[in-house]
Amino acid sequence: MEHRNVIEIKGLAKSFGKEDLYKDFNLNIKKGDVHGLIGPNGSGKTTLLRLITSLYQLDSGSIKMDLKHSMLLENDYLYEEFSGRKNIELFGQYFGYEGKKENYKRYSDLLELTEHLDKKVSNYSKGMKRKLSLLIVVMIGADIILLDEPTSGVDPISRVEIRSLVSELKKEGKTIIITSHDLSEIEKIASRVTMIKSGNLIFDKDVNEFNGQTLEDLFLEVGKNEKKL
Ligand SMILES: Nc1ncnc2c1ncn2[C@@H]1O[C@H](COP(=O)(O)OP(=O)(O)OP(=O)(O)O)[C@@H](O)[C@H]1O
Repeated sequence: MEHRNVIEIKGLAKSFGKEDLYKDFNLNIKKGDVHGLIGPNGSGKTTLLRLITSLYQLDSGSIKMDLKHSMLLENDYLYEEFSGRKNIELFGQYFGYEGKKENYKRYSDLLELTEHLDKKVSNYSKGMKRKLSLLIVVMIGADIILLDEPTSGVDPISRVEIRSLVSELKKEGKTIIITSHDLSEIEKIASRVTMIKSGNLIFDKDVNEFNGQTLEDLFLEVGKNEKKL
């Protein structure tokens, strides 16, 4: 399988006021990977996704991305007064995809959302809103899909559905970058995992390099090593 880099981050620096978050940060994302991004609160995961997608400007360094991308933001931005189906159509006009039933049914079935598409979004649960946002992001049809906390506030059944959608996208050859605080979730879904802390790269490993260690072991090891310094 082709395994070239589809994103190359070199010498990235980004500060907010006096806070230097990223200093000379380097990372590659390979085609076809489900690449998990983990790290404690405030470590820079969302900022990194925003830098990759140009929502934030870099101070210095470079980010090269050679394919079209779409991104699920941390919060849902939906038209609450309209149905799910109408949302799909409206975003379809905005993003230039066809909001036709046959195009989204396969994905909405995987998310168990199809039967709810005629309900008003204001009546949706948090998990259903998350899944509708995800469906819209997937419909854009980009080769690189960035998912910022797709399962936050989502119940276990919907988490399984979201995971099956991600597996399906991987099978279709998409590259997925996913952030989550749920380490077991990342373990189930990711082919590669990067941990960052205060803008520093702690590790960047393929899941088969874990040598039997869980992500929780690796995460806690980082904390212990820091205490020794
Ligand atoms: N627009 C901004 N203005 C000022 N500071 C910011 C801005 N965006 C991010 N930061 C700072 O950058 C740091 C990293 O934040 P970021 O949201 O990227 O972390 P995160 O790893 O996604 O955290 P969480 O797990 O809590 O979502 C934080 O200290 C945050 O305050």
